[in-house]
Amino acid sequence: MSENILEKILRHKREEVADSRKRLPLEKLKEWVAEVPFAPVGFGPALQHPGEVALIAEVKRRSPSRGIIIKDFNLMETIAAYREAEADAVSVLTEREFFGGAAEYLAAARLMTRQPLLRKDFIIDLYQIYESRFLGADALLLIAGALADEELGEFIETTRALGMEALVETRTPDEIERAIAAKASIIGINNRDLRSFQVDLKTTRELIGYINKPHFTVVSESGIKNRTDVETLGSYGADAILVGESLMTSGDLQDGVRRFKGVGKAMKVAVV
Ligand SMILES: O=C(O)c1ccccc1NCC(=O)[C@H](O)[C@H](O)COP(=O)(O)O
Repeated sequence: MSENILEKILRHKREEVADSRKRLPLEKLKEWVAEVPFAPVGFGPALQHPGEVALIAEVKRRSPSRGIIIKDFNLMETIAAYREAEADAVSVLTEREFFGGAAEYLAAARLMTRQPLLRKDFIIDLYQIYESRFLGADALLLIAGALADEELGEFIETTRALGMEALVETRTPDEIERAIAAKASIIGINNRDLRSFQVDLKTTRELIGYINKPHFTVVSESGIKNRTDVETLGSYGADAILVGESLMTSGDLQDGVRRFKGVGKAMKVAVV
């Protein structure tokens, strides 16, 4: 059977991390991390507005599903716009090969804003968690489907030990169960099927019932196009949304952010 896109990305990532470990061994990286002079800012609290859906605005140049998203990409303008329009948090894609991102984008964003920063990459090794802290991340993405149970638990623990928070991305009830067992507190529901690239916001509606809402923060991810979508997701009880492509192609980033903000959310309780 041929490799799906996630498997392809993960294979590439393993090679990349092996390379990084050779260039800068983990022990050395840990020494550098110990010298970082600032503490992470709260990503989780930024996503919890009473009665309102919070926005994580993503810096995204390219993607496997869309190819090039924005031709005249300007990192500084993008970060400045997300800052001025007061996105609740900013997600920076650092994956280079498939998304056209860069670790340097995150480091630059750290210099430009005090908003909570999410490192969006494919984390498969503890090394990348230390690297994320060194680059200035406040939070990082962990994809439940890409990690074994022990890894998920260990990675969440290490992320917290370094003062950051983990957004644990899920696609199925089983992955939600695994995320909860691994002590995740922020759970992402990805509306995009990474095999077919089909997007369906009903994924959030279906899966949110498996999460005992008052105890977790739920982020609906991918395929969110407009304010009506945010209203729909808010009515399902999502605490926050993660938006990349629709913002990057909006033509006016600040206006784009404002259009996704200020939408009410339902206070959902557990169904399962
Ligand atoms: O976006 C993709 O094509 C993609 C393909 C394979 C793995 C991950 C992918 N996206 C990562 C993301 O999680 C999205 O960038 C994020 O949820 C924002 O999605 P969107 O608003 O649809 O750009």
